[in-house]
Amino acid sequence: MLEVKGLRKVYRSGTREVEALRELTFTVAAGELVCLVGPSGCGKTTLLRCIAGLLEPTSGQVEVGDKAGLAIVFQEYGRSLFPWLTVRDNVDLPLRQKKVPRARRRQLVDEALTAVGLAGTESAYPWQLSGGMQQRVAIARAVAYEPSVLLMDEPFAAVDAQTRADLEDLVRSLWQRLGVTIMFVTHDIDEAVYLGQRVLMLSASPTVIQDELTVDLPAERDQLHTRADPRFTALRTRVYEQIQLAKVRTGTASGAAGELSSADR
Ligand SMILES: Nc1ncnc2c1ncn2[C@@H]1O[C@H](COP(=O)(O)OP(=O)(O)OP(=O)(O)O)[C@@H](O)[C@H]1O
Repeated sequence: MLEVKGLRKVYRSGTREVEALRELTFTVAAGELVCLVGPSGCGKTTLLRCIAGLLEPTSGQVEVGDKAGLAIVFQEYGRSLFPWLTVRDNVDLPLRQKKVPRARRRQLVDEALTAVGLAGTESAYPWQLSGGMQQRVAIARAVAYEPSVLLMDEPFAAVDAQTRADLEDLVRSLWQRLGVTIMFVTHDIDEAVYLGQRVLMLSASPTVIQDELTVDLPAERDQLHTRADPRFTALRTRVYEQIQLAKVRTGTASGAAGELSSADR
């Protein structure tokens, strides 16, 4: 389970202050798959970094149970894999750091690579693989770690549409099989509705939760039928409208988004 309470983040550099997150409060239940969607620059990455403990919040709290049980898949697979390590060693590295015994490590790596459809590529180097395959390696690395919470930061933004659809289905099947809690951040409304059990919509920066939606689509989803379902269309329309509203609100506000005037401080 993941709990975020009153999270606020203000970036300070010199005399300039940017309030990226104003007040975020939400809970992701154990085993839930929640998508976060919001306009560009709304603070999605800031939020994930605060949750992962990579960034200190200005105020508020994040509770993830065991921080060691957290894994992240980033957007830029090219930068998250080590080019000088083979696929096996890339997936194995966090397990070594976690001091998992050798035989168990071997088993976890094999299982994870099989689960993402990459059995047989163990001795290849990341740069010998396509972008979609590299992102599968990054997912395998996260899965092999056996996290209780998996954070995914726009993980499919850099792959082509067909690969993206395959990877979305891969995430849903891994989630159903492993029972892991997933927080999936995306700017793609259709992706959020297709993947999530719930969608949290973020406002533009300074960010609050603008709206929340339960995705009451059947648990068994497939790219063809789910996306053609009238309910899917209704849900995506609702998310789209909220995101548009978020943009309009910012457009009418004075000053740049999130920029604090002295009166606000
Ligand atoms: N290190 C920093 N110093 C100052 N301001 C920052 C810093 N990092 C982010 N910001 C600002 O905080 C706000 C949120 O940025 P963030 O990268 O978290 O948004 P995002 O939703 O992930 O963006 P995108 O959708 O474009 O990837 C933006 O206004 C950004 O300019």
